[in-house]
Amino acid sequence: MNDAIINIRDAKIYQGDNLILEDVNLSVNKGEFVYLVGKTGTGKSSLLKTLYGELPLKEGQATVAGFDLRQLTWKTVPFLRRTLGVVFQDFQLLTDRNVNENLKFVLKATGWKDEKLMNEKIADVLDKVGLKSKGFKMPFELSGGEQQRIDIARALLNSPKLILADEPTGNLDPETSDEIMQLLFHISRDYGTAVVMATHDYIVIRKFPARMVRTEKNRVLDNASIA
Ligand SMILES: Nc1ncnc2c1ncn2[C@@H]1O[C@H](COP(=O)(O)OP(=O)(O)OP(=O)(O)O)[C@@H](O)[C@H]1O
Repeated sequence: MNDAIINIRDAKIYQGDNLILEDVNLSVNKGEFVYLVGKTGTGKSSLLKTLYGELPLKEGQATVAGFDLRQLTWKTVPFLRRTLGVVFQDFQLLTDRNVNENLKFVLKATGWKDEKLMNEKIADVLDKVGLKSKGFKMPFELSGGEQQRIDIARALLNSPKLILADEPTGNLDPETSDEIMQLLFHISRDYGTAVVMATHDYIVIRKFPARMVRTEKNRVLDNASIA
């Protein structure tokens, strides 16, 4: 399984003592785009949280970007997070500083020190999300779609091999959703970044078809179709 960026075998996922998912077997290849669908409360976010080390994996085996989730400690979780990009529906920029400063804040928090390299990286990710000219804008000067692009730019800062996105189009109008989806597909296709995206939005899935994984009745069903 050399091409797998995620490999989960016989895992059980809990929230506290509550079993949320069992018999979880899932493999995602490098550069692959995968939708995670399923009714509300069936465990999509719990699965994503397990993948980025927020929920501990207590049973079964799983590797993410080469990290063994059973071996994670508070010391190694930050290293796992640095190899991932995480995108949320309701991500908030720091309101007291502009886009460049927001992105620099994240870089510094993840160990970057050289000003020139940081500025180059910020220009690079803003270019990738089509917002090259917006670095000096304050968050309140950005539309919802632009804020979501900045969130994707933030996720790209550490050149992730995998992006985990939890309903990234949830608050957006259809046209802006399409733009965000085009951007995520472009990142996946052109930079070889795998994307796992939880969504309820079947309109988006129909327009941008990809492999679908469904959470249902405490199980994860692979290659699901739109019911
Ligand atoms: N922090 C928590 N503590 C305890 N139980 C939780 C916690 N977060 C979620 N749960 C429970 O875990 C189950 C799965 O929730 P989860 O958020 O993973 O589902 P989801 O499929 O992502 O839902 P949605 O589509 O509404 O985001 C639910 O029964 C929920 O009540």
